[in-house]
Amino acid sequence: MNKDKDLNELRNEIRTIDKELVKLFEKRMTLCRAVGETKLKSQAPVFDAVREEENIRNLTALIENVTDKMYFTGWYRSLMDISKEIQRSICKKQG
Ligand SMILES: O=C(O)C(=O)C[C@]1(C(=O)O)C=C[C@@H](O)C=C1
Repeated sequence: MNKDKDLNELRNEIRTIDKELVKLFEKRMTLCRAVGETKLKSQAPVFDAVREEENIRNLTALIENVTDKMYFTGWYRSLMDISKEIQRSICKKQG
C-alpha cells in the first residue's frame, strides 16, 4: 500500500508540473503568433536557423544531465517546429 501511495504522490507531482507546462506552452504560442504577425508585416522568413541553433546551445548549456540534454534538444526542436507551423499559417493569410 505504501508503494501505491508513493506512486500517487509522484503522479501528483508530475500533474502539477504538467499544468505549469500547459500554461507556459500557451504563453509561448501566444508570443510565437505575435512574432508571426511581425514577420508577416516585415516579410521576414519564418525559419531562422541561426536563432534556433543559438536557442538550443544556450538552453542545453543550462542542463547538467547528458541524457536530459539530448531529450531536451528533441523536445525543444518539436516546440520550434510547432511555432513555425503556426507562423506559416499566419504568413500565408496574405499570401
Ligand atoms: O525567434 C523567432 O524568430 C521565432 O519565431 C521563435 C522561434 C522559436 O520557436 O523559438 C520560431 C521559429 C524560428 O525559426 C526561430 C525561433
